[in-house]
Amino acid sequence: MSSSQIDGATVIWFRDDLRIADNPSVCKAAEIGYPALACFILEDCDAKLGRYGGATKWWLYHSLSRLREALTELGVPLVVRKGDAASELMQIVKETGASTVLWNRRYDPAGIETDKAVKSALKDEGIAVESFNANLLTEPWEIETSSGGPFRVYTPFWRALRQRGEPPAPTPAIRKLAGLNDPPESLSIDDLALLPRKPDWAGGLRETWTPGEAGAQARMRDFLESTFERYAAERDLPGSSATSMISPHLRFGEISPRQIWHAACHHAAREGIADKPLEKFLSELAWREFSYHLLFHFPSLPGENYQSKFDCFPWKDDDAAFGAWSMGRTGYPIVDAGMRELWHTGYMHNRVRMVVASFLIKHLMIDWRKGAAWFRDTLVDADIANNSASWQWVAGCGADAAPYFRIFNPITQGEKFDADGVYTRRWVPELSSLPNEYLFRPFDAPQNVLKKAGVELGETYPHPLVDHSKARVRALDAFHSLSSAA
Ligand SMILES: Cc1cc2nc3c(=O)[nH]c(=O)nc-3n(C[C@H](O)[C@H](O)[C@H](O)COP(=O)(O)OP(=O)(O)OC[C@H]3O[C@@H](n4cnc5c(N)ncnc54)[C@H](O)[C@@H]3O)c2cc1C
Repeated sequence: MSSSQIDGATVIWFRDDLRIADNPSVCKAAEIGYPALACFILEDCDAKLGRYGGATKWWLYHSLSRLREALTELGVPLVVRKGDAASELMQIVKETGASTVLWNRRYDPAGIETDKAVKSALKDEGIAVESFNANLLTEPWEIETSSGGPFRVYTPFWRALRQRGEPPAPTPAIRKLAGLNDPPESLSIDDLALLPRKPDWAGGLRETWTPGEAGAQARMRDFLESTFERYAAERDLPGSSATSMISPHLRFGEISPRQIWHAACHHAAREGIADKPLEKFLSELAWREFSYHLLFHFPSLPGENYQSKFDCFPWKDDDAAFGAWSMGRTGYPIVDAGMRELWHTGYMHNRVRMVVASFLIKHLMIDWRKGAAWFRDTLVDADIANNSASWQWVAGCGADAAPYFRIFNPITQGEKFDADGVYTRRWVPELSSLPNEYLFRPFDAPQNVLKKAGVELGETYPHPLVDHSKARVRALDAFHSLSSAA
């Protein structure tokens, strides 16, 4: 027992909840009143599970740095470790003589398994363990269908969630929390090797984001004050920047869905904003809840087709096509704009995510799991529940999925949702002088139009990777082959 041991110290294990306000573990530690210690463990299994990709590692570095600053202000040390969660926690507990460990729950299968094992190991040693809901409006087991099972369809799920009434009001950031003096050894955040070095590709991320709890609150305020009112009307238009862009902050728990829900409701009431944008926004937040509900009840969602008839889908192994897609060089401007936005900022507008995912799965017939893995590596909001459920939704193999035969046309999607071309011209600048008429199908433009716009297909911008109509027929044939095989 070291001299720093204090009988009854409390350990707060931070994971995807990197905030102080509305954090039940932090509140509980304050309520217990013993000296507290915060810890973060980069788990051995994180790499194997693909829990963090390149972009989320970048985010994690900055978010942890901001959390450490906030904890330091409170007087609470943050101990950073790397390794097996159970042994690292046990060691911290032994080194500090802690009697309680607190954490906020997670819902992915590997997280649940680890937490169960850690809990039972700690309890065997006589350590009290408490866990809380910090990151969902409704935990997956709290609502069920009238026949008693999990929801598989979004609309009745949302209705049931709505019927539960307002989520509990968020708790403000606590101001007093006694910290443990003389904490055990810690790695530095730099030791976790989270930042890209050679090359440092994170310039676009730095330009776009401010990770951390204060950044999340600022982003939310900015959204409510500037674009919330037009959310319902414009959320599908990538050029209008009408959505909140709160997703990476939510991913890391820098802000809670309860805080978001109440902030939106208060703002709408105070400013007399019509119901429509508020309802639409809350219903989108509920899609995230639905994804977690699905992931919890169907834990194979990240890796297996929810509808098993898709197991014999004739996916194509085409590295060249996958490479062109991922680099934004498919020859379809709206697809390329989305993939380049992703590469530069770690984010992509939801409408465009649907279009690029559909293109990969249906036009190129590449397995949705390859696309999901690319998103996991490049999105700053990469989230196991939302990413898996959304890819399965687009592929048509998920629960309540878009029917497979709904094949997004990358030309008309661009014309409809980016009619003035603002978004596409921003991300595909080599086409910026093309008139709107040909912006989404440069391959149809007459030679003189291309020349005037400075476009040379195959040189300054690629020829289309596939012909839309032929690709559509090929995808439908493959799909029908599934039905006849079933
Ligand atoms: C193929 C594909 C992959 C996706 N991968 C992810 C992912 O890894 N992480 C992620 O957070 N979202 C993912 N989404 C969902 C959605 O695109 C993003 O949540 C949204 O674009 C985030 O932008 P925003 O915060 O401005 O959203 P807003 O429109 O402002 O919505 C507010 C919040 O509601 C939730 N939300 C909104 N739309 C959806 C949706 N369709 N599904 C689930 N939740 C939603 C998000 O938490 C979002 O931050 C994916 C969608 C597709 C089609």
